[in-house]
Amino acid sequence: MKLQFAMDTLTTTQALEWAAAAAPHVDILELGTPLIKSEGLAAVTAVKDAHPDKTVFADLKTMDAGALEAEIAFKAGADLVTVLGTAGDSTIAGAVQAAETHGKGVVVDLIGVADKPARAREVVALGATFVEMHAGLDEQAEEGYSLETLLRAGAEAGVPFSVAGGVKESSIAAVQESGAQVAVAGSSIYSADDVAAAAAALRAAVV
Ligand SMILES: O=C(CO)[C@H](O)[C@H](O)COP(=O)(O)O
Repeated sequence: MKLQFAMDTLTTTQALEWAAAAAPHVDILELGTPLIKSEGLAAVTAVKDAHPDKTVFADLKTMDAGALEAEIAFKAGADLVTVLGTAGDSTIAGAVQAAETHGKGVVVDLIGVADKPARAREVVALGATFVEMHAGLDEQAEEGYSLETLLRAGAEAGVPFSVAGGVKESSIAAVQESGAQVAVAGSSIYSADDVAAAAAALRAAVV
């Protein structure tokens, strides 16, 4: 299982610092949506230039203009971009078309989708590389939130998936057992006193 580090910060400087610390232990470096909104796609270029050997994931959360938004992110250095599963099929297909042109990939984020397994199968049929079983930061803060629901949805979907929603050292083994291809961890790494050690601990918890 691959490990993805979601860098939810507002500055490229902070992202580059975190990326340098975590890179030896992770496979995918994600630029969180707030970072891209704050700094623009120049942040994607900066991270890719610093880590050309890593998969760089631009969490665009595109809802419209799929081809255009994917295109500009790929040109900036992204290897994977996200489109929302709640977007129309033509938006997802447009992003997939841009990915094929550039030899890159599209991840469909199922945040806010009620029937995640069904939508997962639809978007993979449209050409998504994998789907993200995702509970966002707001949903995680709601009473009764449980990662288990995401893991069940992933296992039920029967297509390649990642899991994001407060993944941490105590839960990452369950993510792997669910059959996920990628575990996404943000705050459990960047909120740690020692970012490198937190990333290494997550890596050590999975194979
Ligand atoms: O995309 C996101 C929020 O929309 C986060 O990057 C994702 O949820 C991972 O972060 P965390 O591990 O802190 O939940």
